[in-house]
Amino acid sequence: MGFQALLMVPLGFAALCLFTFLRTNLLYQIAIRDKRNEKVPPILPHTIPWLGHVFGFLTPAPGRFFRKLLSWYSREHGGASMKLAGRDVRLIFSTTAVQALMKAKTDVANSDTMIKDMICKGLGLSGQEYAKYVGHGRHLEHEISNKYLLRPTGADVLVRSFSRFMKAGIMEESTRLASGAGDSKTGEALILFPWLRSFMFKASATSFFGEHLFKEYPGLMSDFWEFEPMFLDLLFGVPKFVNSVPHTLQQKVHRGMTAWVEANDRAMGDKVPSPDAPDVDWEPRWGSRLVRAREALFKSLGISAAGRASFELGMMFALNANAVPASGWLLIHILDPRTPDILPRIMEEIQEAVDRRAGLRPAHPPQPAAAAGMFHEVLRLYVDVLITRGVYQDMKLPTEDGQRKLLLKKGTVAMAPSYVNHYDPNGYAGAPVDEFDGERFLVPANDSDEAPGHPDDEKAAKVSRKPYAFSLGAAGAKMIPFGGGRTMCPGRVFAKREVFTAVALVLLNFELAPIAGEAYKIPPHLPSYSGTGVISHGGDVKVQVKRRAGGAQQRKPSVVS
Ligand code: HEM
Repeated sequence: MGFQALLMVPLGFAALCLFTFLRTNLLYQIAIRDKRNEKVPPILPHTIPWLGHVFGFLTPAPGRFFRKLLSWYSREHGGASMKLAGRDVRLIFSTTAVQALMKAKTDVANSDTMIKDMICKGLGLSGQEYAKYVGHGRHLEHEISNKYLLRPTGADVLVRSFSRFMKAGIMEESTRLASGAGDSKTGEALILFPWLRSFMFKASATSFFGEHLFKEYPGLMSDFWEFEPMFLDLLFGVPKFVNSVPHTLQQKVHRGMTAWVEANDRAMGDKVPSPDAPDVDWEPRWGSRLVRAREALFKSLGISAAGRASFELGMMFALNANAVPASGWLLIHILDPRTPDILPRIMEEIQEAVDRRAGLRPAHPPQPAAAAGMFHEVLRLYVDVLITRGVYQDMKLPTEDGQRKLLLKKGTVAMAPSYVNHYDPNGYAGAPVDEFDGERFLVPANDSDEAPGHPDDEKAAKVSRKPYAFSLGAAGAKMIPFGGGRTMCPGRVFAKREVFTAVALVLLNFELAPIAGEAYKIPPHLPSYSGTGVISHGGDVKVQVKRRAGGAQQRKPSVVS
């Protein structure tokens, strides 16, 4: 009898799954045949009640869920609905609908719940502390980000500081290489990404948070990169009994960041220096104007040291988890021996930037086309974000055909996966969309793209003769690496300049070349859940690194910024 009762459990579950499968397939067929112009995106069939598509969606392989889905489900529907652990999630594919979603008014759809999950589940902020911040505090934080990070004046100051600390790191590395590491002719064989990361992370973190961060928390860099790939486990609520590592690492990094906040408070008598102090773009304790303004805000909201550590850890993620791997991918593709004309083009643009700073060229040139094209191709291919909005009022999203609209009901979650638009096979010129094409966003230059060079300046005239210019063209609307609308990434201006500065400084100071006799393979994606941001390298490239004769260590400071 006991055995029979026990048998009933799996049998009952199997019957429930069969029922769910049949029911959701039937509803799906009805939804697909529904010819109304305004309708909820069809609910995709699934088998497991409540959990729905959780297992498929939580596959640690970027893009795989959407690739599989779009192998049988037409993107012409504009979107689809899925069940994710009891939540009704509307996936938005149509480019027009994605743009409309991101532009929706805050009271109709916003990202507050996603931000709450990130800070609380991902970064350890308590619900009570979040309550002090949500609403007014969040609005003020946006104002601070706009002023000290997004606006050109704010971004300029941050890029200058970053450049200064990056150069210091490069100097150290140059000295190390000069002191006999590797063969003086060929240089040292190094694994590219961890090598770049070691000084880029330190430079960006010091420029934002001040130099005491690494004094109070010396293990930050290694702990951060161990924790970073586990962040989504916490965000998606993977329980401790399934995998305790992300939870342990979160506590460790959070403890270290809290120790830094407390040490700064003690040293500064609980005061934060003014973010607007003239001539103090950076100071050793709280670093940048941006972080000083944020700290003053969080203190004024009565947020504890532990709470402030969670917020700053969030900024640390925003700062490093995307821009550092993006710089790595960019370098990897610049050095790819299968496209030998790319490196000289990029070097030429870097030299132009150096000359401009030295006053040898016009101050306002067109943007460096080859570098911009490569950077946007890196964003297209390697950014995997889920632009997520909670829907608080019923809304209708227009689609391309001008007739059909996607209905989103209050209480649902809308998600625009960048993968679907970034990998649209009909969306881009150039090589197939799953390949890297550094020239995808280069178009023939026309007269209006020409640099306003001084007629006597031969080098400036050379710029204007370039046969190509950078343009996203019609694909611009499909490119959503930074999200959109009111909460569009406020770090986007800084990020691009940070990546350009890092790559330029590395190439100016070191000669990097593939290892002779070894295959140069572009690494695969690091296995990770959808929504990881810039996908990390799931492998690496080994390169020969040598000091470049006449690098920045022999130049005046601020060569490139
Ligand atoms: C390649 C680099 C980067 C990518 C791909 C990226 C992408 C994104 C995306 C997709 C969002 C969400 C936007 C939305 O919901 O519409 C976001 C938000 C954010 N990003 Fe970035 N980001 C990058 C670099 C940075 C950097 C360097 C910083 C800071 C220095 C930064 C700071 C932020 C902040 C503070 C937010 C949250 C805005 C809010 O409060 O809602 N990001 N980023």
